Amino acid sequence: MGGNRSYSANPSDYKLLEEVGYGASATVYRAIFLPTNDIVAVKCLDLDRCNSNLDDIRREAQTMSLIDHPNVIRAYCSFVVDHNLWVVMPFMSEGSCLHLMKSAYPDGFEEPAIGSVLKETLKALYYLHQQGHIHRDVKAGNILLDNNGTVKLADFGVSACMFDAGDRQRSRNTFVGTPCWMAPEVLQPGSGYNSKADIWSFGITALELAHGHAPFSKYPPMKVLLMTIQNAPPGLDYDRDKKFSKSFKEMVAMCLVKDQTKRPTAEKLLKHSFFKHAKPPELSVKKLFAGLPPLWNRVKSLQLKDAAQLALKKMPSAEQEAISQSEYQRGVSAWNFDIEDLKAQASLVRDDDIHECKDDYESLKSSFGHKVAEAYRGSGLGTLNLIGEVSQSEFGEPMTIDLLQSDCLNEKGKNPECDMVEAGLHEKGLRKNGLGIDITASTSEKEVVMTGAKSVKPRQTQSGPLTPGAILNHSSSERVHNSERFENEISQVNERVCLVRKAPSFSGPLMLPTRASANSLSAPIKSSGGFRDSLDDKSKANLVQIKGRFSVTSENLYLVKDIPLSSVSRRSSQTSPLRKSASVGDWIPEYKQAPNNHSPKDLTNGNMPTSIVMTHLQNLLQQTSAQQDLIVNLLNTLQPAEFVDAAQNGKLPPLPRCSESNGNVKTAASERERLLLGKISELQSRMMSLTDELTAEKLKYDQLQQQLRLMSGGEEWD
Ligand SMILES: Nc1ncnc2c1ncn2[C@@H]1O[C@H](COP(=O)(O)OP(=O)(O)OP(=O)(O)O)[C@@H](O)[C@H]1O
Repeated sequence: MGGNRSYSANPSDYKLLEEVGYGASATVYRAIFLPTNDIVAVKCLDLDRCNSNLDDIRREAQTMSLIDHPNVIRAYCSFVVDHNLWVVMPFMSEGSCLHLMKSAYPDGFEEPAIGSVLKETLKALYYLHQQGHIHRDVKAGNILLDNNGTVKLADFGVSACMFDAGDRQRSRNTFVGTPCWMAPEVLQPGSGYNSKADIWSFGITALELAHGHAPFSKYPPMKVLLMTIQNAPPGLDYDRDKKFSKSFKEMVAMCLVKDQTKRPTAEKLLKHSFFKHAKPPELSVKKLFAGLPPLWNRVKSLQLKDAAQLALKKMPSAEQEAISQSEYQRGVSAWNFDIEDLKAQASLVRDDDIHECKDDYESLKSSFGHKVAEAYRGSGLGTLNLIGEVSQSEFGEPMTIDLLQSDCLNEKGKNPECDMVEAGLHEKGLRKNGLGIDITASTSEKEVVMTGAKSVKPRQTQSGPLTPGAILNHSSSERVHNSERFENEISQVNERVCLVRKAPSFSGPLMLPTRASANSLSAPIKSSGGFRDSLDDKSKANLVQIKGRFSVTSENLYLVKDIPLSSVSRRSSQTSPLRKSASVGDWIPEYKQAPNNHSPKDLTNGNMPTSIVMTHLQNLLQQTSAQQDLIVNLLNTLQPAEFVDAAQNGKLPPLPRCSESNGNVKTAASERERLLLGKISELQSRMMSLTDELTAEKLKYDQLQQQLRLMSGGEEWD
């Protein structure tokens, strides 16, 4: 069934080398075709994990082998080996764009590279649409690059066949989908869709490449679905995305029009000025890989990270949840629709999302019917436990969503835990309804609910070393200048925060690892800036300062009174304002209170005696150096793997945080960040090869020992 005679269908002709990627149902290897020594990629598709009929798969692989376009990955040939379908393809030595962003560009690419990548992808779409195909899975994870800057769209044929069988990416009650990229008409049953759905996904992919993650990616899948249908289309923001050209913004806006009939065809889009001025990929794309280690080493690093994340699953649930919350807020661009994941995600939606969700029941009811809406209500927090699948019988047919089941029935008497939470919410005068309340929350969150979080907004309130900025900037009216009370309250807040999240309280640019999951390679990590993105307007209005993962809003600002940090010492007591962090270990600052009876207003209005101002300034200075010490100590306490992890998340500790208005410094910082990332990757790959060498040497040593033992007639050797 090979489309190219030069590659045989004999598995023994192929030597599989390193793993270079994996997706929902396949692992991809770099391989040698032994008869000619050609390097190829072999995608091993686990047939047990896809319920498609083998004939369908064969037929589709055949179609794939007929595809002939420089920007579409074709299959040279495919054949069955045990329970796997092997698809032999050209090897794309730099992997997918998503991969690349994850390794080295967490905040996305620069416009020239984006223009080139998108133009090549659009040529591929134009070709496929002309041939009567819809790709249906256009995303950065499916755009492959090689070291010449060649761009190819992948994951066409075989995935399409799975689509046809209605079983795309599904195994048992788990399937993986990418709702962030799906066009509104694809998500709405009955509306039908055509190749314009690819244009929508193409627009989303443009945003993904620009920001390092797809829009709405921080939300649970069902929420994404609703937001795609209900909200205004996402786009490049004229303020936030100042660095991008008008023509790029315009092009994205053209793709992301909800009415599919108003979207341009691929052919028309190619004529847009943005693409007319796009640079040849061998100029702009090739630059992206300069200084990076080989693909397989990058993949290995990401896998190490995944393994570490898997280990997290063994952590006590509250800590684990805290960490997945961290990842959740940074955003992921692919969703694992695993039931357990969904539950976890449902339990992690911020309170503010609850506001947004309040009309979701009605919307769901009108869009999908009573059953879906009820399940949504029952699931809490706008996440449905999908046990059905997005199915589709053939190209162009509308997608249907078979639903659903709620694990935590939000009905009185059926689940005591839910009732308890509800009761607590009533008692505290908090909102209560099936949509809004975190009925699947972990114990820690319930505790918060039950203890009453007053003005503390758990998901927006962050801990971390206190910085004086907040002190000097906030309005003084709400504050009581009583240091005792402050200490008391801050420790209460910290207790609450600990109850809510128990999150490691990194204050600097260190990032937490992402959750390990089968497709985490396809889940890019957003920069810490992503959390800022995730703050809604309401909270932004109150926002005074963002401290690490936590923000200080004017509502809780009185708690963060002007208590300077006077020293850093090893963590000593539970009563310290900042508690032990899960990952940070010992080096948590203990804030001591300096004598201070003056309000920040006094400090800033010039009425303050110089000596007092000096004391404050000295305190500030001490605090800054204490924070620097803390960062250095944190770095020293990090395990190499954690360090690599943090680095791969694109956040190197010594980098300064720059204000958004300071574009130049920011660019310089991210440039430096990228360089450092490259260095770290390089060091890491050297470490790996040294480890390999060491293992080989050890093996040799063992063999020599054995030989010596034999020669000396069984004497003992150590
Ligand atoms: N020809 C190739 N050359 C190099 N790397 C590749 C090649 N094909 C795929 N990869 C890598 O393997 C990863 C997984 O491949 P692919 O997307 O085909 O698997 P999948 O199971 O279909 O994934 P998905 O979850 O996106 O459906 C890709 O994201 C890419 O990084």
